[in-house]
Amino acid sequence: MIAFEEARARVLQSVTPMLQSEMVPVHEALGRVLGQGAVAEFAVPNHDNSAMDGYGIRHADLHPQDAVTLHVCADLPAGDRLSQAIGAGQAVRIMTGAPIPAGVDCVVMQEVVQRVGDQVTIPAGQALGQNIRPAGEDIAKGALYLNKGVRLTPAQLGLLTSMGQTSVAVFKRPRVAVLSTGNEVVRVGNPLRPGQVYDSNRTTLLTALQALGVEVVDLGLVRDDRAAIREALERGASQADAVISSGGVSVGDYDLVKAVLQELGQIDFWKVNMKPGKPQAYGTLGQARFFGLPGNPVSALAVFLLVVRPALLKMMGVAEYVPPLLRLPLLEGRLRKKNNRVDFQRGLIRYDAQQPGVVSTGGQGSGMLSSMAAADCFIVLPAEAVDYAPGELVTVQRIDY
Ligand SMILES: Nc1nc2c(c(=O)[nH]1)N[C@H]1C(S)=C(S)[C@@H](COP(=O)(O)OP(=O)(O)OC[C@H]3O[C@@H](n4cnc5c(N)ncnc54)[C@H](O)[C@@H]3O)O[C@H]1N2
Ligand code: MOO
Repeated sequence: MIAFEEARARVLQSVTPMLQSEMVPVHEALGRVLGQGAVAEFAVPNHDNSAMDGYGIRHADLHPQDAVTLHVCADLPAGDRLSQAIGAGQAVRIMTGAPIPAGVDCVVMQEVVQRVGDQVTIPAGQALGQNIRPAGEDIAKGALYLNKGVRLTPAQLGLLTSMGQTSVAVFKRPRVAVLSTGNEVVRVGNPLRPGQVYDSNRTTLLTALQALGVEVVDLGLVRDDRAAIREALERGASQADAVISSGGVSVGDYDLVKAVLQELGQIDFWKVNMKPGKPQAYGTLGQARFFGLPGNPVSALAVFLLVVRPALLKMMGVAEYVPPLLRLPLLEGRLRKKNNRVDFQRGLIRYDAQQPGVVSTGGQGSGMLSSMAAADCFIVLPAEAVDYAPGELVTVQRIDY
């Protein structure tokens, strides 16, 4: 049995990022991973421009104590530019976003001036440079504005568009194959006889992979039969970069996944000091990585989120693949455990209390998918014995699909 941290470190150490990139249209790149840093070909904004609707003036025309009246010599909507400089005693009507004409070094918002005909009266007390957004204040020409290895968000795709990009270099996506095992497991849509369960693991795993943005291969539901499991693992290994199974990794008479993996590939470890997820088989099947998740529905999804997902993120080329931890106060109930396994309890972050914090979602059995469905985080209880009372800080990892 190895510690959770060691298991995850061993898995992460053994996977390598995708090497090849491909160009895809920016509007199809949501969730894809940037294959090379994006460098600005021009500055943003590309001109000094007005931050307000108002009047562009020369600061030297102002009087220290008294208002001054200037002549409005031009009208400048956003998108237009003024070819000539403004001279002494002149002002220009200017809209938000319009380029600052030569000579203007101060913009006065229209609410504080008085306009009569082509005269505008400006009160004292305007600062040099006020309401002018300088060229390059957002992004300088030549700056690296997005780092390689980010998983592209709508804001980042908007940023690429604002920089004139129509397509973007992203890493190729790993292919990941999924199968469920178990004679008692039934494909949904069929009647359920006593002792049977519907195949929820394939749904959670396939959709979690879909949310991650990898290419998914569905190997279906396989009986607890050596030949059938062997055939499915071989099929997966020949098509995919990673193969994920659920069930059959414990010590029961029909737990055959480990045995088949041993025949076809190599087992690195199969017991981890964590709860849920003590039995889990990790290894290689030819070129593919193999993750044998436990059958219990909470255990399967928890191990996926805690161990497999960071590994797949690394394979996808994501730079920050280890999730951050938070410290939040426990808001209600006691959380206590003996000295045994690291316990990833299912919790909910609450923002509505006077102080933000975390609560347990209730029943913590490895078969209780409802408390996982209600959760948005894991409350991480360390391997040693703990007894947390309300108000104490606990370690939290947000569940991020
Ligand atoms: N003697 C021991 N027994 C068990 C141990 C142990 O250390 N010694 N560990 C327990 C723990 S912890 C877990 S977790 C499970 C893992 O067992 P398996 O991976 O072999 O899973 P199965 O036995 O096949 O199934 C467990 C449970 O999950 C249900 N299941 C399986 N597949 C699905 C699916 N696709 N969708 C929904 N539910 C599924 C299955 O019906 C069982 O109820 O072993 C413990 N036992
Ligand atoms: O380790 Mo098992 O995953 O608790 O139910």
